Formats: sequence, C-alpha cells, structure tokens
Amino acid sequence: QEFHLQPTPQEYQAGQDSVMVPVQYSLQAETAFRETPAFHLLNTLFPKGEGKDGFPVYVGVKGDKSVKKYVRRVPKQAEGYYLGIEKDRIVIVGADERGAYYGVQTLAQLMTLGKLPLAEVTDYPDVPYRGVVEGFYGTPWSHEARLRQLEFYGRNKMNVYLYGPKDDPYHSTPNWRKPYPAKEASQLKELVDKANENGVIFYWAIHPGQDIKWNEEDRDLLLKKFESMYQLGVRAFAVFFDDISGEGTKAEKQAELLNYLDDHFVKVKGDVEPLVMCPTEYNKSWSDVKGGYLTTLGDKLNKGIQIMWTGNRVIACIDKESMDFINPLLKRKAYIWWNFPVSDYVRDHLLMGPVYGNGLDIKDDMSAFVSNPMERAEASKIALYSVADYAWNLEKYDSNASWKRAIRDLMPNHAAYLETFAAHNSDLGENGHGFRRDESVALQPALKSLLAAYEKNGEMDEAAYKQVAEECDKIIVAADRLLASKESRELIEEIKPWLMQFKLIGEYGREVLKMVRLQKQGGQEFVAVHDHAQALQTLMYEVDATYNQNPYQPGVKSGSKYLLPTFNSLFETSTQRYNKAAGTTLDSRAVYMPYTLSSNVKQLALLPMRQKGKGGNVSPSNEVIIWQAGGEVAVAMDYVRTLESLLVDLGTQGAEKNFRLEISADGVNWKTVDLRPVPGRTLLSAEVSGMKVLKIRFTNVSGSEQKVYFKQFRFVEQ
Ligand SMILES: CC(=O)N[C@@H]1[C@@H](O)[C@H](O)C(CO)=C[C@H]1N
Repeated sequence: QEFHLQPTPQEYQAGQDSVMVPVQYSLQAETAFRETPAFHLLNTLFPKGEGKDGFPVYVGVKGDKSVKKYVRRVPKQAEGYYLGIEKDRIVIVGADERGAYYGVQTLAQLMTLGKLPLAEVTDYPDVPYRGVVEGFYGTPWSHEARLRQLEFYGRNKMNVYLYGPKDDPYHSTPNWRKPYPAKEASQLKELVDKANENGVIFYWAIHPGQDIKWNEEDRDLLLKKFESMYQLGVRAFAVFFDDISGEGTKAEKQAELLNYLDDHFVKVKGDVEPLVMCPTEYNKSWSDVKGGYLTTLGDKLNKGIQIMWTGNRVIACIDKESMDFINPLLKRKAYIWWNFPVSDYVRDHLLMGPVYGNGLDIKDDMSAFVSNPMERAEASKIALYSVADYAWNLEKYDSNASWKRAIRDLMPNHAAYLETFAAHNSDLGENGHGFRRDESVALQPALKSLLAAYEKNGEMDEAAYKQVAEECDKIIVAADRLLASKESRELIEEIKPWLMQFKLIGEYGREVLKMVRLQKQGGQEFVAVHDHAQALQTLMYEVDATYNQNPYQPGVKSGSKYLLPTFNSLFETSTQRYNKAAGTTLDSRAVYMPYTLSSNVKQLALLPMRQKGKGGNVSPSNEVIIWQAGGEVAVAMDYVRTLESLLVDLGTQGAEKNFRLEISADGVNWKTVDLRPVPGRTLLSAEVSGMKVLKIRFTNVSGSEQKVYFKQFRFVEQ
C-alpha cells in the first residue's frame, strides 16, 4: 500500500532524494512557540529530543522572524501551512498557530517512512470547521473513549468536537440548568485540556428546548451554566433546539436568547468562539419556508452565530442543491451536521462502510462539516477518518481509497481481516429514514449470479460458487483473527457480538453451499448438512436475542443486505427442492417475519417491524412525529393470532384521549380497545389479553394534527 498523507494535502511534491530521519533536532523558533501544541508534538518526534547540534527545524507562524524567509510559501487560508524538508533543515510555517500544528502532524506522518523525502507540502483545509458532534441518542461515549477520539482528531486535522450526547442529563432536560457533579466536571476539564493539546476546539452544547421557559430566570440559569462550563476551561458553546415540541420551538425566542448570549457572554468574554446553534427545523423535509422559522433565524440571529443543518432530510448526504436551498434562507453558510455514521435508529447494525455520496463541489458553501457518529466510538473511526479526508480536500476525495486507508490506520496489523468484516457490515437495514448504504460490494455479482442460476433453472454458476465459498472461508478466518486480536482491543470489545455473528454467517454460508451441491446430486448427506445449517440459524438467532439488547433496535445484525439473505434463499430453495425429490418434510424456513406494518403518517411509513420471541414491535423514532388528523399506523398478522399484551408510548401525557386503538380478528370488523395510562409514565397499556387478532390499528382521532414521539409500539402473543 503506497504512502499517502492523511488528510489528502492540497499540494505535495516529493523528489527522489531523502535524508535520514534525524534523531535530534535544534529548534529555530520564537520563544513563545514553546507554549504551543505544535511544539509539544514536535518534541515527541525525535528520539533524542532537542539539542543544539540537532537537525535544524525552523518553525513558526506568518510574521515570526525565525521563518521570515519562507513567508511567501504559506497559503493564505486559515490553518494552512508550508512544510519544507531540505538536506540541511526542516521548515514549518503556519498561517496561524493551528496551521503550524498541522504542519507538525504532517511531518510526523512523513517520519514514519523511515527516511524523510526532500519534499514540499503546501496545504490548507477546504472547510473551516471539521470534526465530530457527539450528538446521538444512546449510551454516551466513555471518558477514555473521548480522550482517544481527541488524539485521533488532532492526527486527522479535525478542529472541532461538539459535546452534545442526547442522553447526558446535564446537557439536556432535566438537568441542563444544573452544574455538573464534581466527577463529571473534572472529566470535562480533562477533555478540554486534551482538546487544546490536539488543536481541537471543544464545544460544550446545551439542549434546553424541551422545557425552557422564555423568561429571565431560565435565561440567567442558562448563562450561569455556561459560566460554570467556562470555569472548567470551555471556550466554545452551542445551543441545540432539535427534536423538541412546544414553546421551545419558537424562532423569535430562540434568536432572542442566542443574541443575548452572544452579546452578554461571548462578546464580553472576548476569548470564546462564535456560538453554534441547531435549529428545530434542521432539515428541509421538515421545514415550512412560508412558516418563516428559518428566515426568522436567518434575519434575526447575529451574523457571527453558526446555524447547523442536516441536509434535505434528517439523514441525508449533502449536495450543491441542498446548500443552494438553505444558505439564502439562513443568510450565511450552513454549518453541516452530517448524520453518519450515527446508528441510534438502527442500533443492531454497525456502519463500517465507506463515506460517500456528499458533493465534491460544495467546499465554499459550508462553514462546517461535522459528523454525528455511532455510540461505538472506536468503530466510528473508519467513517470519521474519511470525513476528515473529505472535509479537508473535497476535490481530491476518493471514498474507496480513503476507506481502505481508514481501516489500515485503525488496525495496521489486521487490516485485511477488518476490511473483510467492514465490507459486509455497512448497510443499515430497513429503517424509518429510508437511508441505506451499499454492502458486500465486491461479492454482490457472484452472490446474485449464483442465486439467479440456481433459483431460476437449478443450474450451478461454478465461478460464482467458488468465489462465494472462498469468501466464506475468509469471513471465518477474519472473525477468528479479529476476535483473538491483541491490537485495538477497545475496538474488538465494541464489535465482539457482531464478530461472533459474522463468523456464524461464514459457517452458515459454507453449509448452505454444500446443501446446494448435494441437492443437485440428490445425496442422502443433504439431511445432515441441512440440520447443521439449521443449528447455525439457531445460534445466529441466539446471538441476536442475547447481545446488544436495547429498547429500540435490539440485537446483532451482520451481512444483512445481500450476504445473509442470499444464504437464506439458497437454504430455502435447496430444502424445498430436496423435499420434493426425496418426499421428505425438512423445515425450509430460514427467517420468518409474521408481522407487516403500514401507515399513512409520513415519518412512520418506513419504520421496520421487528419480531422477538413471541412478540413484535415497531422500531421507535428519535424525532417528533407530525401525526395528521385521521393518520393511522397498522400491523397485519400473517394469520390470526392471540394477544397477551400491547404497549404504546407516545412520550406525551394524555395521548389516550387523542388516539384510538382497534383490533380486528378478520380485517373487516373492528373493536375499540381502551388504553390505560401507566401511572406516572407516558406509557399506555391496552387490555388485549386473549383477543384474537389479524390486524391492529392505531389512529389519531383528535380531529387535529398531533406532535408526539413514537417511543414504543410493542405487543406480545399468548
Ligand atoms: C440535528 C439532529 O440530527 N438531531 C437528532 C440527532 O441527535 C440524532 O442522533 C439523529 C440520528 O438518529 C437525528 C436527529 N433526531
């Protein structure tokens, strides 16, 4: 794998010549430089550190005397740098302090080559702010994971990290008004220090909208909370108004609050970054331009305040058309919050695939490009590496090459195995946002032609068969090697259930391929192999039912787009054909979904049904649902079943007055079932025990649009 600087630099010229990597350096810089993160990083690069006879390293920023000679080479863009490696010196000049730091990061990468090429790097970022917003639902990252992330951002020239985990009670309702307890406070202080060392701006975000009162008391409480964070060293602040309903959604009030914070806190302090805010209408599919929410923010928010945007939908890739829609309304360049690889709405899937689909022609349209990642911090690094690559240099971005480098960067000694795993663990499966990713790309043609040849006319595509068989072997080996790996242990611990599932899929595929071969030969051995395949199905089901059990999308899905579905189809077809020929009744069902969802409510229509044991549930949504009058969600059974219980949670008190639950045993006659609120909760319980059901229907009968959450819709059979 040939050497490639990360992120891809704007300009890199290297000659054939090189110099030995110096063991010691002598610093030619202003004394003030010694206080900067760039110096601390530089000082770690030479085995013998600094010495007056060391290799001369001229380093500084535009205006420093020490590097005056080179100032013309420095790019004008913020955070740009010039790095020159000559026979008798190294020169690093930053357009600013962070540029100098990035020049040292690039030097660090070149030094891993074993010898230093005589080279010139003239580099700068396309997008001003690049990084990560920890803004997902689910288990917030651990303190250790965050410390590792910040080092990763420094190495990949990402300059922002926005702290905003939805499920941190001191970030959001109910405790946003309260200061952090001592332990969390000291951890946040440590994070701020770590961020500074790595050239990362640490933004602390607050999410007050669900219960904020538009009065002086709450305004001052918020200011006080910002002050307490300032005391911890925080010098950058954000206010998120996403996923809320009620009073807090008013644009005028939001703008008034933000401008007040800008005028009475940011401007007063003088050393605080411009405010960032996330609007309630944060994507086009939800925005009602005529309603004036976005234009109010665009018109009223102080110019320096950044406004976030997720694109045309909650989960969407960003393109020129998206930017041309939003920027005129906001009267500034939108601050992109990209919802990938976040997986808090498909928690049983890992998103390990390439970062692709964003426009390469929008570098001048965005003020930021930050990624909302998975709750699995280490696993998110594959995507984050490429987000850094993309946002630094859009025109030269190559998603597949970047993906391969990201994998090698994450596990240098197991790259091939991790790539095999990542290739088949990239799609999200069916989900409420309809956002999908490609998966098993290299194997797709063989899977498709193997299946088509066999299913349509019982033929064997030998070439495809061989390729799929070899991939099954690679899968089994990759899973074992990764599970046993000493390298990147934190990553392995995060993805262990998926590695176990992945191995089972490889073994299952191997057995299914034997079944296809044997079915065509008609041999008796078919039965034993069929039973082994079924045993593996059972083991896969058990992994899915045991690990990662969360109340949203529980379980462990792997290879879910093409790999496993192909094996399941081959299992079913070969078993059916064998039964027909041999007069046997072997069970030919691979996976079964007895429940079907349908809905005329836009945000519910795509939500997947999940079956677990003797029951089913509709995958919940994180967002506020706009539920039109008369809108309904229905679940149909494959045949009449008997219910034990049914629970609904719309996250709002009194929902039972506005919604009606009906059951039908024949799909024609309906019976209303009363919904009992569970005391002190927004959960509604339906008295359905013993009822025969073919179809369930849940309707907004209030006569007007309802804004509710869709936190749970679950039933259990007797
Ligand atoms: C702005 C924004 O995208 N807010 C939330 C985000 O917190 C959540 O992770 C996701 C991804 O499921 C979407 C939104 N509901």
